[in-house]
Amino acid sequence: MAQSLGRLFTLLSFRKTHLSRQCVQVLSGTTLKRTLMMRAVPILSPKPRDFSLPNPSWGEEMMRLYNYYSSQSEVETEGEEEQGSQWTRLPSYNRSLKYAIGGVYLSKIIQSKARLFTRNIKHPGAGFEYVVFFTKDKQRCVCIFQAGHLLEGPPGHVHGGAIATIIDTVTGTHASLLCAPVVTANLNINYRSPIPLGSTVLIESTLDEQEGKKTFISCKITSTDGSKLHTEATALFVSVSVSHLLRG
Ligand SMILES: CCCCCCCC/C=C\CCCCCCCC(=O)SCCNC(=O)CCNC(=O)[C@H](O)C(C)(C)COP(=O)(O)OP(=O)(O)OC[C@H]1O[C@@H](n2cnc3c(N)ncnc32)[C@H](O)[C@@H]1OP(=O)(O)O
Repeated sequence: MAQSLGRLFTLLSFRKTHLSRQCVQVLSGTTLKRTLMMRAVPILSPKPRDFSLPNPSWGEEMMRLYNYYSSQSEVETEGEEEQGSQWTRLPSYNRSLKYAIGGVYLSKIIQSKARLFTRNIKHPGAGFEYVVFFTKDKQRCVCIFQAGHLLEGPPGHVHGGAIATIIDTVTGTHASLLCAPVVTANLNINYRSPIPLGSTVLIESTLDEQEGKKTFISCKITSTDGSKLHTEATALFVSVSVSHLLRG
């Protein structure tokens, strides 16, 4: 666990430095300059809520899989041959910019009221409950997703737009791990069978190809035992500059 957090902090501090520099170049207003010059941007807020940790709304299957992948990420390999995939859990916050760049002051200016769409529903279990793990080589991600009652589309089943959202989130997170910042340029989805509301499903994301600014990722959603295919998707992410993101 400590190792995982260490890796994440390294990742986030790299992004913080990299993105902060770009953001400062983009937002060259005097107020911002003064704020940043007068006070160093803090590393990370002391205790932001990590939404990818278990909460009481997580059902038995969600917990079982969470424990399974967590145990895989705690395998001790020092001095040994690596055995199979090792997974690292990715923390998840409701203010992605704030925690990605560690910029409390910057994020206040840019997105004072903004919250990450999928982490926006306060009542635990009502919306998107999910946790993403990724492999060491970042070729694969797996997401355990439990769909809450506010995501209803067809009676008793998950809304297609909510499914698209979680696919965009998982593949987008995967692409961001490889080359942030990125935006979704294209998302193709085939809905093969409905996802029952309240159920837990597995979302597997695989890097297909990276070509210049383009990252191609494919993704499938299955039942947790893999016997039922719910959804298949392919996505294209394009690397952009921070100024592209901020200007819209
Ligand atoms: C501050 C960041 C911090 C990150 C921290 C991460 C931590 C994780 C935290 C939280 C995870 C949450 C994860 C959520 C993820 C959600 C992601 C979204 O939903 S993004 C919103 C929806 N997407 C848009 O709004 C895009 C809008 N579109 C655009 O901005 C442009 O169209 C863009 C950038 C996609 C392309 O712009 P152009 O066409 O000017 O760029 P050109 O450089 O010409 O294209 C590059 C290549 O891509 C191809 N391309 C572009 N669009 C394509 C398309 N639709 N289909 C196929 N190819 C396309 C082009 O043909 C070109 O290919 P050739 O290099 O010539 O081979």
